[in-house]
Amino acid sequence: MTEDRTPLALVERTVARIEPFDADAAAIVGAAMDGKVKPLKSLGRLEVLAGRLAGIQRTAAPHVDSPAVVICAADHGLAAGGVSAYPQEVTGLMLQGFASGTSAVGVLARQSGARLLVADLGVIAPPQLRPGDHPVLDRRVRSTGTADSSTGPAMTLEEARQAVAHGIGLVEDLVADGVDLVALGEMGIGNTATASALTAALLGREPARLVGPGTGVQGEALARKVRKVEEVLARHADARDPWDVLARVGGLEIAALAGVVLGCAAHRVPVLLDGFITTSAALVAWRLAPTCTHTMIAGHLSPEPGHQVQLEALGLRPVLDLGMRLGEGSGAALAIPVLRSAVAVLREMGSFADLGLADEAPPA
Ligand SMILES: O=C(O)c1ccc[n+]([C@@H]2O[C@H](COP(=O)([O-])O)[C@@H](O)[C@H]2O)c1
Ligand SMILES: Cc1cc2nc[nH]c2cc1C
Repeated sequence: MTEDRTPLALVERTVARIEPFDADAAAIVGAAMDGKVKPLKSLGRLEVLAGRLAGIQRTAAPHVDSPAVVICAADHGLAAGGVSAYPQEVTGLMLQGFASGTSAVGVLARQSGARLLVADLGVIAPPQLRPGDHPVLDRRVRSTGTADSSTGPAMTLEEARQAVAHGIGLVEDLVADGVDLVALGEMGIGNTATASALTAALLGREPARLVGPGTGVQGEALARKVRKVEEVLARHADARDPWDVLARVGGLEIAALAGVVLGCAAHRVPVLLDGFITTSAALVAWRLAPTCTHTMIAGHLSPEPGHQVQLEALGLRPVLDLGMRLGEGSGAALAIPVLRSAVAVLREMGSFADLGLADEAPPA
């Protein structure tokens, strides 16, 4: 029988592949950490993270040998409503920065030994790449970007499914290439407004509690942004299910990132969330496939007020809290060395048993 190759069929096959967290592997790692030459639990959350990686990868020998930062980018019709401190053209300009290796996340990914994968889901003015530039993958679902969700649907259901399927496809290619950890990144002027509306719709929260400055809107502009998000919610208050919410509220890059999360969950690949926008994609993935949350690790805490709300809903505690609100995957990229260090401690550190002492023996 030939395989159904529609986007929805790919999503359904992917969700059906998700296995539970391997609590046995995590427990073996926990016991091994307890036996290391140190006061019990003295490496704190580093020990917990090693166990988390083991449970997600379903092995007592977790690894971070080939990490990748996956950036999905798209424009947002909501930007026309003055919800950002910067013009829409910046989305395309930043794609050029990702391609030339000069962006913040490019620097941080290099520091973390991670490869960078950039996908265009619907950037209105994508850059002309120059010789020597890194590729930007063409996964354009709508060349005009995410439509203005305050005046109509952000995309059709079919477009939403196509974008999610693209995210899954990105992970399948990375896994085939040996990638064993994915950090999420995004780019899209106006997407903190979209992420606020999506989060409010999925969690049933008030926009005023979630909307923040994004790139730096303040005062009356911030009040206007809250009103814009309220308009979006009012227009789509009758959305029926998570797919309907995603399609009507958007955005294209958030849908693709939800697909990346689902793909990672299906392939036992730990996925590091970045800030407010990537975590809104994680919320979508969670509502499409509730068990996928076990594959997520929160890379950092963004000061965007809704981020804490999202992480609490997902039951996640961020690895870092550095006041970073750039996006691009910068916070997630920076958390990679912490995870790699957790694995290195597990692999390389000596144990009390090596010294001929009983496990966990405190000095007399
Ligand atoms: O990750 C975050 O929490 C975050 C917070 C504020 C801004 N951003 C980035 O800034 C852009 C969205 O901001 P805005 O004001 O245009 O909605 C988008 O490109 C994100 O990568 C990201
Ligand atoms: C310059 C700039 C870089 C960004 N990177 C992610 N979001 C961004 C927004 C702006 C404005």
